[in-house]
Amino acid sequence: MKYYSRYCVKPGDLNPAQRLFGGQLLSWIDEEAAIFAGCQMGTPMLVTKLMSEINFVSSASCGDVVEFGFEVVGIGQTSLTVHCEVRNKQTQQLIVQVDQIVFVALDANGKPTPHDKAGMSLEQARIITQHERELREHRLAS
Ligand SMILES: CCCCCCCCCCCCCCCC(=O)SCCNC(=O)CCNC(=O)[C@H](O)C(C)(C)COP(=O)(O)OP(=O)(O)OC[C@H]1O[C@@H](n2cnc3c(N)ncnc32)[C@H](O)[C@@H]1OP(=O)(O)O
Repeated sequence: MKYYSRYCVKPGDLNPAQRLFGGQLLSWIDEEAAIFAGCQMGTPMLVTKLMSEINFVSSASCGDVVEFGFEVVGIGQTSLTVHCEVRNKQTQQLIVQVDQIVFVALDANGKPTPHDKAGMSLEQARIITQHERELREHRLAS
């Protein structure tokens, strides 16, 4: 699992029990996971189709830094499935786990459409993503 963005929990993110509000965390997850999936699928035109079981394992408090881990666990023709874990950056303690988040790529008419990784195995997609990353880094460095 690779960890991407980080957020610092602030007073406005808390629930009445002074813990990170679950709805706020889910909103961050949806946006971060959509960006991750959009990069994999090669399009910003995507929607969240499904979020599977969400397990709030532990809580976060004001001042904690939380970080978001994502991994592609399923590739379809128009959909891509992502597993997500959010942990406390300082303690590495797991905060929430979302088993599967399914994103669907849409065409200009809002209909499901094949994405860049359609039909690939997880291993093929991993190799291509790594290659794309290296090309991008090479471009930025030159
Ligand atoms: C260039 C790079 C830049 C990247 C930079 C990215 C930036 C990106 C920033 C975005 C940041 C904000 C992102 C916010 C994301 C929202 O907030 S989205 C808003 C909430 N979601 C919605 O409004 C979606 C509403 N639902 C729908 O519109 C329709 O259900 C959908 C999604 C179009 C699907 O329609 P449908 O009739 O079910 O379509 P169907 O052809 O049957 O299925 C399509 C695919 O979904 C799968 N599917 C359908 N139902 C299910 C199910 N229950 N379970 C699992 N899979 C299912 C199917 O298997 C199929 O997959 P494939 O087999 O083709 O792979």
